[in-house]
Amino acid sequence: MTFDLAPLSGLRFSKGHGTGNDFVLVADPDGDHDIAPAAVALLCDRHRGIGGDGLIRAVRSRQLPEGAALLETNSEAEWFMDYRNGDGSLSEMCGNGVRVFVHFLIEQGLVVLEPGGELTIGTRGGVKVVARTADGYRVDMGPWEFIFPSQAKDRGMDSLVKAAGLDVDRPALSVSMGNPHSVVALADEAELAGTNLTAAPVVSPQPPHGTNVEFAVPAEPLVTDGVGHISMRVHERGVGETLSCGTGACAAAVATRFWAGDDAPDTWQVKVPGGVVGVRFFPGTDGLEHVELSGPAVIVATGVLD
Ligand SMILES: N[C@@H](CCC[C@H](N)C(=O)O)C(=O)O
Repeated sequence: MTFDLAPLSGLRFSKGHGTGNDFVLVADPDGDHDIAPAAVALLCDRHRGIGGDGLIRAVRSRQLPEGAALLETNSEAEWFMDYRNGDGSLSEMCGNGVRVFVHFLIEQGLVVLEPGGELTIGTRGGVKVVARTADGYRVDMGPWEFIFPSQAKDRGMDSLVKAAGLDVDRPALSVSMGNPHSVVALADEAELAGTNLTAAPVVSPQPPHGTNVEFAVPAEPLVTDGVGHISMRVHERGVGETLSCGTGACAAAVATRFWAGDDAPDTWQVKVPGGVVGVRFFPGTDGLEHVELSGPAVIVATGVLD
């Protein structure tokens, strides 16, 4: 890839991750650096760049049209998470990224947030409230939705997924967490380990804007002490296989709970290759069922672009 990063020379960056889902982060409070998709791809390149599953730019909401629109209904969303996938494409939301984003704002001294405190931020998936906990962050990810509502209601499945390493095409359920997901249930850990995610699984029909694909194995027993357990691997739209996906974990919990029926719990733990994240369902003040995501956020390095 040939792309001139000279215009970004001198820009400070941090490198962070949430359960191994890693990001390049830059603070651009006044919106001076609208980083082009090719530059994002180069910065996220693990061999020629800094390396990351995505890039997150911290910009004041009022500096972006999407952010300014959010401020009209929620004046508290001072900061906007401008998230890009590693290939430079936009996504509406990133669940691990949102925790790392808030941690980055704190470490940069751009906000003050003590454990127990909450911060409202803007994203392309709407306004999100992030709470700092003793060991990480808890995010109200908003309501979940079926992407193909009528089909999901009838059969609990709405598409077929073909992936290398799986003998036959598998049924999937498509769930929106602001961004699209197709969740496939596998029988056991051996099947999960044998699934080859070096190439993008083929989903048919595919949600209109592409999809992230989660392969989920419900634990045996599914529920222990009132908490549901799932193991999951993910192939992310615009990235490839990642060690974790926060919105994907939420979607996997939505689908598994739907398949499990009325007695399924509201609290879930989702094990991903990079760690464990928590998912909880609760009634939102808007009358819709919301999903809460919890997990760690780590900044590992800071530097300056040459
Ligand atoms: N890893 C993220 C999701 C990032 C966006 C995704 N690749 C998409 O295109 O929707 C997460 O933690 O949610």
